[in-house]
Amino acid sequence: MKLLVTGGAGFIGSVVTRMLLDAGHEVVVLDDLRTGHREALAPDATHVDAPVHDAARVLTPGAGFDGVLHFAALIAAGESMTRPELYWHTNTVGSIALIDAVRAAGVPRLVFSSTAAVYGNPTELPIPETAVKAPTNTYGATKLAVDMALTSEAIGHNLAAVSLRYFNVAGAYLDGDVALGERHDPETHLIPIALEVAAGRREKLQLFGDDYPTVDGTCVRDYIHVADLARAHLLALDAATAGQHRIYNLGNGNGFTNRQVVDVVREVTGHPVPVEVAPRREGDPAELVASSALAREELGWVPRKPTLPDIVADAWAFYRTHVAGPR
Ligand SMILES: NC(=O)c1ccc[n+]([C@@H]2O[C@H](COP(=O)([O-])OP(=O)(O)OC[C@H]3O[C@@H](n4cnc5c(N)ncnc54)[C@H](O)[C@@H]3O)[C@@H](O)[C@H]2O)c1
Ligand SMILES: O=c1ccn([C@@H]2O[C@H](COP(=O)(O)OP(=O)(O)O[C@H]3O[C@H](CO)[C@H](O)[C@H](O)[C@H]3O)[C@@H](O)[C@H]2O)c(=O)[nH]1
Repeated sequence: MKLLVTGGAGFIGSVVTRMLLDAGHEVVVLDDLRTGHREALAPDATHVDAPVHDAARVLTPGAGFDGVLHFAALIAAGESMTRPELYWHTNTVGSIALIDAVRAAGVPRLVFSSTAAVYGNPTELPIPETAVKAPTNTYGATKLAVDMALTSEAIGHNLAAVSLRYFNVAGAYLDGDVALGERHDPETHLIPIALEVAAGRREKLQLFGDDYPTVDGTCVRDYIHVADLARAHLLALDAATAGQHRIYNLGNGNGFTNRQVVDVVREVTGHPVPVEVAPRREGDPAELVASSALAREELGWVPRKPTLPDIVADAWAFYRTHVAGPR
């Protein structure tokens, strides 16, 4: 297939691009590098340096695209509470412009990076796709709006749409000379920050809140390896069906508190990770754990690295070789 990948210079989009190319697809990456990295661009993909709002420049009716995988977005849930307009414009307005371009060009399928953040504080655990959607942060709201637009687009214009609702993505893709991992700047995610502390490059980890209604008072999240997540995209492309909007949660179904994650980082790295308790971060749901039964059943998705120590070990290997640099 000829595919457009938006956000292909980012953490997850770069891994999916690599797998699509290795599976024999032709890939064009649309990414303006606002948070991505030039080094993460696949040398055998074509890169267009433009914002997703300008997708129509690439998705012309004669260009012959078979599908779009849409990763480009701003992703920091905490920042989305203080700069909401940036998130609505980038994530929602940008996605609507992309969907307009997909329709105008007659592209048959679109796979979208949605998020566990659409659920807010869940009323059932593990969370199925049918659970109540009540985002507690603007980031989740901007993604839920796109999910709803995709449902309309599938019904109204026969698009084959798939939303993949990722839980917390971590780890790295390491295969021969290829190393693709997490390097957000500034980094906001728990595991890479804990690794920075373990490596002695940050003094301590701030734990945002220890008074949540969980076993040790810190938030619970469900971590998924980026390579397992990436494989689900290839399955989703095959499963996409005209006129349907399919939605799948992707996680391992195991919840870890933030303190438990830090313990795993200490074990895997063999280094101390000093922590200090800080105030809650605005918009954080207490507990997010996925039911991915539907993805397993309908997509045949089976994670290969479901355990947290394996996920952290790959993130650590990438951190040491590609992020830390000489001390
Ligand atoms: N990382 C997670 O744990 C997680 C969890 C759930 C959902 N997601 C979703 O997965 C997707 C990818 O996340 P990631 O962690 O790889 O993020 P990332 O920041 O590493 O990658 C995003 C990429 O999109 C590009 N980009 C952003 N806005 C753009 C725009 N308007 N036009 C063109 N390019 C743009 C950036 O330059 C970057 O290369 C996002 O949509 C995110 O919301 C991520
Ligand atoms: O320095 C830190 C960083 C994070 N946390 C805590 O660690 C947990 C996980 O936070 P992350 O920022 O790593 O991840 P989020 O759960 O906030 O969000 C991530 O997963 C979501 C889906 O669950 C979204 O899709 C989003 O893109 C992605 O950032 C939260 O309780 C957060 O408060 C800390 O205590 N200290």
